[in-house]
Amino acid sequence: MSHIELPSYLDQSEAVRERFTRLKQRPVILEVKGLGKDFESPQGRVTALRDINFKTHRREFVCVIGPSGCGKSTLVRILAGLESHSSGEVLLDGRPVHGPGPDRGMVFQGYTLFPWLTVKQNVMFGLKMSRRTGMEDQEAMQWIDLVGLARFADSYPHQLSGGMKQRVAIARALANQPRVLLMDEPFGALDAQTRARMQAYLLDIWKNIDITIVFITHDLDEAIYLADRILVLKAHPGEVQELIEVPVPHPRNPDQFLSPGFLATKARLEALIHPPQSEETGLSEDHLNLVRMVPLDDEVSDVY
Ligand SMILES: Nc1ncnc2c1ncn2[C@@H]1O[C@H](COP(=O)(O)OP(=O)(O)OP(=O)(O)O)[C@@H](O)[C@H]1O
Repeated sequence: MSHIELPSYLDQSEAVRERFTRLKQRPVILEVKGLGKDFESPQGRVTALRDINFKTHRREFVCVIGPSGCGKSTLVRILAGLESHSSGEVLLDGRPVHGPGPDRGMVFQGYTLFPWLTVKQNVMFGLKMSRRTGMEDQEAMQWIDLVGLARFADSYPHQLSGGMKQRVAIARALANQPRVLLMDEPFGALDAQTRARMQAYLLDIWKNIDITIVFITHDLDEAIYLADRILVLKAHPGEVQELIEVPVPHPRNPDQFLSPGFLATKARLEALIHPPQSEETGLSEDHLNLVRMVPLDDEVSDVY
């Protein structure tokens, strides 16, 4: 079988290298220093996160990826101020984070719109919460327009598709004009086509406003397509494995999914997240220990 020779994921074109140089000269918006989180559970102490360190620069797009249970959701909840941490600190614009605040917008996987409010009212609700009173309809409409839903401003959530609901959730989060947008698998519940469209929308939105994004995902392609850098975590305990600079140039487009830089990055993520089978057992850690639940003489046994 012939193999395609891929470049190293560390190889960067001149343009990509220059982009990273400029990006790292921008101010640091969010800094995570020595962050740790332990949970006490009936089974004992669980170290969900250990010594996590990273910085995001202004208008940077960082994706966080890792196997199930590596602490992605715990990390984003701590960044949002919804969960306390056990050690280390989170600094936003150099100030410690000690709870939720309008400087951080959140978009979750589940649809979190108020079903009894229209699209416009949902967007305005966020603004009222952040005490930006006196907000005009017009301002809400600008955010709704940004996510391409002007025609649906007076619709209720049940009248919208899944993708449209997530666009409203993004508009609502952005209307507060946060410094950072925290997104926890926001497109995880969408079908593949809608998900691809939402990724393109998000990149368009990000290009047009001054926002730094931390985006949690399980999906390797999604992470490479969206991110400037990808923070790769490992599980038990959740620790940083690597912070990868994505060598795929901007502007991003779906044709790049098969480019050598994209495939090389994907191969690296695969190796980090789904390591080869263990040498001792020949089985990967998540091998299922299947127990036979049907009698041996079951009439369909012979077809397997
Ligand atoms: N409230 C809690 N009490 C006890 N343990 C918890 C709690 N929340 C999370 N954990 C544990 O912390 C670890 C990290 O969980 P977390 O949900 O952050 O991981 P994740 O990477 O988001 O997982 P997934 O990708 O499956 O959603 C897991 O081992 C989990 O069991």
